[in-house]
Amino acid sequence: CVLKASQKHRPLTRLLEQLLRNLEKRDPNQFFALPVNDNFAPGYSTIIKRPMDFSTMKQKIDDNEYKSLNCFISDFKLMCNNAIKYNKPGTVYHKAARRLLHAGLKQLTPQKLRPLGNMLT
Ligand SMILES: COc1ccc(C(=O)NC2CCC2)cc1-c1cc(C(C)=O)n2cccnc12
Repeated sequence: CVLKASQKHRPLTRLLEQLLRNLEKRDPNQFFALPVNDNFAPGYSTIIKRPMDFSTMKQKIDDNEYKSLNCFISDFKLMCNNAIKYNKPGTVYHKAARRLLHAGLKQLTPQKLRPLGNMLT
């Protein structure tokens, strides 16, 4: 079938979808899969001004909201830092966020990204 212009697989879209899948693998408990719910995290929406989660990032990819790789990486860092800020050190969420941030940024270094093609330049 003929792809409409809106469905054309843009290189950046393909790259971000691939990176997102790799980042999600680092969240086996799916603590970051969906928006944090105030019912499970008392006061969350008053403490965290800009919530972020993997499902929101996926939607932003599909809506072509990311104009660059750096915007995508900023949302990933925001998501992890929200959890580091809200959850006390020593909690399962604080530890999971530190681990995810560290592992995720290692996947997003130029050395790791260069093989994915010069679409980043
Ligand atoms: C989408 O968010 C979630 C989804 C599921 C779970 C979950 O399964 N928690 C079980 C582990 C002990 C209960 C936790 C969370 C969760 C993430 C977070 C984050 C990311 O801060 N959080 C903070 C306080 C309480 N719950 C959570």
